[in-house]
Amino acid sequence: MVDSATSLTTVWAPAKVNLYLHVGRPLEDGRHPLDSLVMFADASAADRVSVRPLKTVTLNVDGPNAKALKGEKQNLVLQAAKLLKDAAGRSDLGAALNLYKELPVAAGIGGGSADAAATLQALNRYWNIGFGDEALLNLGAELGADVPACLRSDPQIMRGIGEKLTPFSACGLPIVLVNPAVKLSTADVFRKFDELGMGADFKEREGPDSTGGPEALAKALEEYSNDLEAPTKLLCPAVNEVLTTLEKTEGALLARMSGSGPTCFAVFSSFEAAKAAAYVLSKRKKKWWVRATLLSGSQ
Ligand SMILES: C[C@](O)(CO)[C@H](O)COP(=O)(O)OP(=O)(O)OC[C@H]1O[C@@H](n2ccc(N)nc2=O)[C@H](O)[C@@H]1O
Ligand SMILES: Nc1ncnc2c1ncn2[C@@H]1O[C@H](COP(=O)(O)OP(=O)(O)OP(=O)(O)O)[C@@H](O)[C@H]1O
Repeated sequence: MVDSATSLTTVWAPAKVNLYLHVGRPLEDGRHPLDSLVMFADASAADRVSVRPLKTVTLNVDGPNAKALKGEKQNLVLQAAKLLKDAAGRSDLGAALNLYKELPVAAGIGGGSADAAATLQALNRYWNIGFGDEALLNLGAELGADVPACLRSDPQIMRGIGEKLTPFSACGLPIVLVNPAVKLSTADVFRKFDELGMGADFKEREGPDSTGGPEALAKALEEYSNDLEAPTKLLCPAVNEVLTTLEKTEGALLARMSGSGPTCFAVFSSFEAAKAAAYVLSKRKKKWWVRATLLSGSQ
């Protein structure tokens, strides 16, 4: 979106949610084959990247979770800006970037990847570089396994190490996201997964039947899992409490962890039901980050 009065370019960077996540044994480079259904939140669970004119590239971070990035030497927003400039061969370009950090950091909902994707899109437009979708997807893959999926931001089955994307037809899905205010490194979770010797029975599966509404999809998702839940629970026992609480929440159809955690989610039959549940949870658990959001369906 471009505000014509201030010429401010802003791009939303919504949370990524893994509805299921199957993981195989590590490949030679240490990364893991994945099979996952990912969907993206609406503006109620999203960061924002904004661009203003400036001669050099600078970054300011504000918003409720800005503190978690204090001292971060390699903010993915700046990494994305540099990669785009280099790829375009335009060392002369500048921009004052602002990241509004709403999403918890190191949380399993791809906040950094979403920010990188939003930066590539905002600056490609702002600097008139004119890279097409394919070029941006290739650049995104250099920044992180989740960045290509974030660039597309519609429901997708993610395979390979995260780069093989297939559009998935799904309805909008009302959920509540809960993070217990604990940071967890994705690399540590995969390391624990390997220590436990998991992943031997990995195989890519057909996606769930998604022809019905939220209730039917939640039911179909019961047959799928997040294979990282076991290693994450060992590293971050708070996930047990989050999942138990979500399972007991009125109206919750399914409770599960997203990505490498520790953020978990519950699916509801309507956005109103999700909002009511989020209200009750945020009153009871003041330290938790709780958001009701509607995962976007297919266009
Ligand atoms: C697990 C997921 O959350 C599922 O959506 C993501 O694929 C992780 O995506 P991401 O955070 O963008 O991942 P990266 O920043 O590329 O990698 C973080 C860490 O996870 C490991 N990693 C990542 C993806 C993958 N398929 N196998 C891995 O073992 C990487 O080796 C690295 O140690
Ligand atoms: N803009 C950013 N937002 C969040 N983290 C960032 C950012 N830039 C760099 N990072 C670094 O990336 C690490 C991973 O952050 P992120 O919030 O993307 O994790 P995540 O939610 O677990 O992602 P995923 O689900 O893709 O594994 C952080 O610990 C931080 O050091």
